[in-house]
Amino acid sequence: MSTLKNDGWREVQYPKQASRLLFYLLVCSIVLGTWILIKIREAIPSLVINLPIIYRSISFNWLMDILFLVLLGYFIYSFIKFYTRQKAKSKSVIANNLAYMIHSLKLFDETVVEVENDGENVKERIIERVIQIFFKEDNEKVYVRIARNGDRFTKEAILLGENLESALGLELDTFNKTINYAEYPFLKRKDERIHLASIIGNSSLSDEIRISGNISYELHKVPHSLIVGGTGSGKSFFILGKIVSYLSLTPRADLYIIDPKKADLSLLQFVAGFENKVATEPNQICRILREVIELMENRYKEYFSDVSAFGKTYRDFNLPVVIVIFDEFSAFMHSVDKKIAKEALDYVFQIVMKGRQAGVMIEILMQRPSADDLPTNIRAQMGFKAGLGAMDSIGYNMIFDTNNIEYKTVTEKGGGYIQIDGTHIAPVYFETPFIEKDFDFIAEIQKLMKP
Ligand SMILES: Nc1ncnc2c1ncn2[C@@H]1O[C@H](COP(=O)(O)OP(=O)(O)OP(=O)(O)O)[C@@H](O)[C@H]1O
Repeated sequence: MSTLKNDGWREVQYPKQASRLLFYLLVCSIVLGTWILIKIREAIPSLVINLPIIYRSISFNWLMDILFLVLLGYFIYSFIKFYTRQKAKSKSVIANNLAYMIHSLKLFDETVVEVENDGENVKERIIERVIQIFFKEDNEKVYVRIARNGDRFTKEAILLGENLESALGLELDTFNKTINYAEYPFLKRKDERIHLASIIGNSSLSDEIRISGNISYELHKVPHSLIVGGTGSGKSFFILGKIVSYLSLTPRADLYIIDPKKADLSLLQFVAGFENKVATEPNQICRILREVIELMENRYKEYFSDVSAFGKTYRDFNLPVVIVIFDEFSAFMHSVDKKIAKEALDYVFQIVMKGRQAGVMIEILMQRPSADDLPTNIRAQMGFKAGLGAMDSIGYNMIFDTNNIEYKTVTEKGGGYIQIDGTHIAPVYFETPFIEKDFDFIAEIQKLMKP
């Protein structure tokens, strides 16, 4: 844990050590100031002797004494005020709250020893060991790390999420543990669910896709997505919302829809602009994937085939992103014959491996995460992963490839966990953009598809 100290981490001091220097400074200033004031006061009687007779008649000495005492009082008051302000400034609120938590939860070991004081034996408590807590903050989060040194706090370190939340008054973003420490990042601003309606029409030249108040990502950095969720978890609402976001981009995204269960998404085939871009049958599905691969290869040939393209991406040529939305991926894999499944998987693999630079992306949706249906080499390329609805930890762990996280029970429609490469170090709870009951997806998509 010593390296933490070199990386902006501050250790919480318990018991708190008063700032002695500041205190000595206060005492010295008061003594010195009082001495100067007394000297001034002593010099005054000899001055007044020379004053006109009228002033001497109203007991000048008595007035000077009062003035002196007021001045002295004001002087001491100002110094104490200055001292308390400096003391408060030198302590962080976070450190104070964490020290208070250590105190109230008794996260320390103490022993009582007998010591001699003025010839008498008195009992004194000595703190032998204290839980080691470090913290640091940036604009968005406060990070708390609790050392796991093999002592009795090692177990406790991973159970403090709720206590930390209430001690800091902040919402826990995620939780992560390693052999050496437990890390708790807290959001300074509570994440808020956004309304889909609020992001429509906010088109800008960026390719940022907003998911919630605190979460967004840029498509060119995170091209491929995986969304997992059981029936009724909010998967369809999430993807329809994302489609609206993709179509609001400038240039507007070029979407291909694969819906083997012929559910809601397949209805997009009736929207102008989606003709031949929606597939429901296995042979159509392979045709669409083949077409997208061809489009990707053509982009490489046209834009990225000589050195002038070095370091460039599709954005430098103002090309629209091409996104394949593949719903019910595992159901498809199980329902078709092995040859077709292998062919489709091969196309998907090519897209995830080569698509980024050319702006060709894939979004895979499935009911249950399964290592067999979605091979690791494809899953590893999915920079955006979301698991919606109530799911057991085995399910979440399969999506996020980790088993160090404690997941809250998801009860909200459209709630779940998300992890975006470059944004999150571990999955965090989130809620998909809220969609009003009367929101008409088809009408909205028709509007966005108008040339
Ligand atoms: N983002 C959201 N905003 C508002 N309501 C939502 C949202 N997500 C889900 N819901 C509510 O939950 C219901 C189920 O969501 P949805 O149809 O998206 O689930 P699903 O996972 O696609 O299920 P299925 O696979 O059975 O279609 C919706 O009908 C809606 O009432």
